[in-house]
Amino acid sequence: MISLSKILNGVSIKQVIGSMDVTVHAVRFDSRQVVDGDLFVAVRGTLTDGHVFIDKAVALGAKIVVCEQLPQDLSGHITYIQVENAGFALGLIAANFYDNPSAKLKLVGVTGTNGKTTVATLLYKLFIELGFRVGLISTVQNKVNERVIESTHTTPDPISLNELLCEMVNSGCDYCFMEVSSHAVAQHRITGLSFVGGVFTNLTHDHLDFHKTFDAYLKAKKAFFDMLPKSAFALVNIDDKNGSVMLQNTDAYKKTYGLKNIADFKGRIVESHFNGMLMQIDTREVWIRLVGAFNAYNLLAVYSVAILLEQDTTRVLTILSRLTGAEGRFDTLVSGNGVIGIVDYAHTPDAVENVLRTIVDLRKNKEQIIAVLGCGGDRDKTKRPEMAAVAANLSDKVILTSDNPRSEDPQQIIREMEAGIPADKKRHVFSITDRYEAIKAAVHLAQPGDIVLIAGKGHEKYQEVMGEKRPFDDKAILKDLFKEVND
Ligand SMILES: CC(=O)N[C@H]1[C@@H](OP(=O)(O)OP(=O)(O)OC[C@H]2O[C@@H](n3ccc(=O)[nH]c3=O)[C@H](O)[C@@H]2O)O[C@H](CO)[C@@H](O)[C@@H]1O[C@H](C)C(=O)N[C@@H](C)C(=O)N[C@H](CCC(=O)O)C(=O)O
Ligand SMILES: Nc1ncnc2c1ncn2[C@@H]1O[C@H](COP(=O)(O)OP(=O)(O)OP(=O)(O)O)[C@@H](O)[C@H]1O
Ligand SMILES: N[C@H](CCC[C@H](N)C(=O)O)C(=O)O
Ligand SMILES: [Mg+2]
Repeated sequence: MISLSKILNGVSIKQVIGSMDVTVHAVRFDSRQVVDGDLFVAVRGTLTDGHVFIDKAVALGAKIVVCEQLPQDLSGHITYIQVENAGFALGLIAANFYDNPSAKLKLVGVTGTNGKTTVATLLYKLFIELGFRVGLISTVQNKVNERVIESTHTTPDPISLNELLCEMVNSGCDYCFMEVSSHAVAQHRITGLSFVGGVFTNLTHDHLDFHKTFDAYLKAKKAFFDMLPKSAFALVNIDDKNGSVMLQNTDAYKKTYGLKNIADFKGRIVESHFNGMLMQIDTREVWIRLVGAFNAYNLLAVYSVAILLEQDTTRVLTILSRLTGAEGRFDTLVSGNGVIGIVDYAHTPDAVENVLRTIVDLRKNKEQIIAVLGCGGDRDKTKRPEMAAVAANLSDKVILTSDNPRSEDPQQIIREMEAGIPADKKRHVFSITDRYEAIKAAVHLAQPGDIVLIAGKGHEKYQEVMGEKRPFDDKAILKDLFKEVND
């Protein structure tokens, strides 16, 4: 239990109606979870407006209501706090409720269209190996040191987020590495957190269903750097054309990394192979177990953060050379007859292009590249034709299929992908709605030495159809099909 005045610390209040002399049992932003004695924050969302549920929250026992607009009928025994922006207030309230856990460890946030999970996960693994107790908040999983906590979002809502950080503090974590999605910045999920550093990986096409324009998407990412304090570092990929934009208005101290441009942390790929690459980082050479130029960027970002957090260069490089990436990212499997299967989470045009270019560059002769991919339902529709076009241009055969159709008609999603296929590539592109059948067809089409890329779902263990998550695991399916083909 915590006093109302303590929980409102930092919140800009327009008006208070009722007593301030009350204590708070729990903070809720979903009326369905309210129980007696709770504080309910009414947030305007994308589907509905929390203000509609104020009466319901009060009926369920909420004693304090934080809102932007006061309800017409006020209950005498309730305290109403009117604020300018309830989402913003919720961020601060959640942090205060858990006694600002982010300030009690070193929190580093990673943002960008692609590479967040990879960078945050590698940082987590590196700092564990360096001997620290570490937390991780990511798309694949959250971790409180060794304990795994299931992840539902890339960046959780402010209450779950501060609760997680609080658990990390209680279990003695020194560091936490977290992904900061653009949704999280725009919806104030990270408001009220104290970061010691922020990392920007890159910015390409994604999430326009939510942000509407690329400029709004860029501004959401930039707002993360704008909130960093002077004591934090702002580390950006300077080879990305928006890297320097992220630094324009930040108070944090500015650091850059890159493979092409002059940077504070400079890397170079010396050799590339299917099982790893030799990189030069600053003046040192290091073999790493990740594949592809995009992963050279990720690794350089990880190295740079470690040095900015004052870790020893030699120890960092020694550990980095042993680390493997995040689950379902360029995950390679070879069949008994020599077909190379790659499961990857590429779900943007840029990611599909990066992964396929890596494969094109690494194949020895003219082995076929067969790509299987779909696009998520109820998400950015404009990336559908682009992803299909990139896949058709860089693969020998493409099988378009389903990837979490959610509430949409899977065949309609595939039709929207088909619209992006250039006329001269159409005869190499097939559409098979059932993802299992699509993967099976790719495996049957492949000859020894060929490469089958299964993109878009990576670590996901489900296919989401009409609100139902049905078990589905690309890697397990590929493994079984590889066995079948060889038997
Ligand atoms: C589009 C989006 O980001 N939605 C998130 C948002 O919900 P919302 O704005 O749609 O909320 P809403 O349904 O309109 O409701 C408005 C308010 O009314 C409340 N409410 C609603 C109904 C009711 O009966 N009572 C009630 O009080 C809701 O709790 C909410 O506070 O806020 C919720 C709480 O934080 C999130 O769970 C929810 O994530 C949805 C499920 C989602 O799918 N989000 C994805 C797109 C997402 O967040 N992705 C990013 C990036 C992914 C990546 O690139 O890696 C992520 O960080 O995961
Ligand atoms: N630095 C990078 N630049 C471009 N593409 C990348 C980069 N790193 C990874 N990718 C591609 O993007 C995919 C997703 O990578 P990762 O999960 O690390 O990104 P993310 O930013 O966490 O994605 P999400 O927004 O879905 O959480 C990978 O499977 C790979 O295809
Ligand atoms: N986390 C990302 C990627 C999901 C990838 C794909 N499997 C899909 O369901 O669209 C998102 O919410 O956009
Ligand atoms: Mg992620």
